[in-house]
Amino acid sequence: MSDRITSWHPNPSKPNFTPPPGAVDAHCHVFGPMAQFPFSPKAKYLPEDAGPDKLFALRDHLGFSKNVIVQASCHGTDNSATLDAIAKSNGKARGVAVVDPAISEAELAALHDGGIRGIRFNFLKRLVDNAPKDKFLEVSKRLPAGWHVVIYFEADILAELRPFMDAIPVPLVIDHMGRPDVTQGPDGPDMKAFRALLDSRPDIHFKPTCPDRLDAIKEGGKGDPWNDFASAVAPLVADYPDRCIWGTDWPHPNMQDEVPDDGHLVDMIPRIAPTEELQRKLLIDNPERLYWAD
Ligand SMILES: O=C(O)/C=C(\CC(=O)C(=O)O)C(=O)O
Repeated sequence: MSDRITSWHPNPSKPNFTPPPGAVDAHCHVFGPMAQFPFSPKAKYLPEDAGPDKLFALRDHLGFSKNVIVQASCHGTDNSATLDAIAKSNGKARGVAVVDPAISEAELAALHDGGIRGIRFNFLKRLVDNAPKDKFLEVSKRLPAGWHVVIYFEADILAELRPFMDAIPVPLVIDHMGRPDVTQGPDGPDMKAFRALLDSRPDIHFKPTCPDRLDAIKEGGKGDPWNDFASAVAPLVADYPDRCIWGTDWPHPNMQDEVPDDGHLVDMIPRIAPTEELQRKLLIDNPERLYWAD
């Protein structure tokens, strides 16, 4: 019996919503294949293989044109699997790496050549052992031109992280809005604190993503069709239309107990971005500006 987890739907439905031509799935991962790209010895989860062939087949099934592949914590700071998937995408993928803060200029340049356009700081204690803010800040000051920093944290440490985020000299992209409690609604304390962060700098972007995580039954939410998520998030997209990018989060790390249907995730898009203009900004303009500026 394999102790490796499968956290993605075997047969996702076809969404009712058709993404516009050029739409970007701007938050997804690849896992392995492990035989070629072993997982980190520090990995907090051991997934089954979910390689570029499956990712690109899902992209086509859902009607997207491009992917931004975000290094998953199970691969640590070895970005080989992410780089391999980008290389196999025929120019249809870019990426976000996780690096050792001591990384050299030459190694950063090589990542840029491999399609990387940002680095990720993960502050979830269930995913990483440590997150040295001082070392993260140092490397954020010497990134290749045009890069940004992706940050993943939970709402209860947003205030603590503010001075750190304020000091980062490049644009920020906040994964899953910093995981607000969507049952609080659009005007709850978590969303208010997140809006204050967005209002503090014009170069902070966010991903209105992961209803399956933020409105999960096991997290106290109501589950698919994630109505609390839609109610809490739509006003945020409406108020910050030039600052948001969207993603499936496939293969949905750690969601093996409540696996989302990717077709249903895509059908959340018109509920949080109800006009063609908002959908174009969310799915094309904003991710193109961050990941395909060159
Ligand atoms: O996939 C996500 O965005 C969320 C994750 C996994 C993750 O970030 C990682 O493994 O790097 C999570 O909450 O477990």
